[in-house]
Amino acid sequence: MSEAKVFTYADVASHSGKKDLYMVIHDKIYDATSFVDEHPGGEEVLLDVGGQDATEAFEDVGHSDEAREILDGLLIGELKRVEGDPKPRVAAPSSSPSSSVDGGMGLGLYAVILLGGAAAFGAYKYMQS
Ligand code: HEM
Repeated sequence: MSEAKVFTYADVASHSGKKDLYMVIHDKIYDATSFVDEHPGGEEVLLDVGGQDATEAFEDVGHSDEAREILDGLLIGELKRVEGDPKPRVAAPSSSPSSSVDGGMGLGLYAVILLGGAAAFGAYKYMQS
């Protein structure tokens, strides 16, 4: 495989059309252009997240291992976050089909995500000073 290329969020955001479709999943960049027409979940959902962080959308669906293998094949690089970038998308509670039994766990997860975000922000500020 060729060397992983590094993209900023802004680079990815400029590839959001059907004929030129990048997305971020778990801080890796995927070129979904060739896959749009083949996606079993339809092209619309992919176009929706084109040029954006699709981590949550992808994970919400509970994609199979096969889907993850396809994803591997679309990998073109890694995301380099710079200040001012949107944070990785965090659960806007969506109509997920599995009614989750949400005791404690959900809150803990939010706390971890929030703390992680705060730590990252702090690190940026620290590095700037
Ligand atoms: C490039 C990234 C993606 C790849 C490679 C991919 C691949 C696949 C594959 C192979 C399936 C068939 C079921 C399975 O194997 O799990 C599938 C189903 C599905 N995908 Fe994706 N997917 C991607 C991104 C997304 C995104 C961002 C969404 C946003 C919501 C999405 C929504 C769905 C839905 C709703 C289904 C279910 C379709 C059905 O069963 O009728 N996918 N995807």
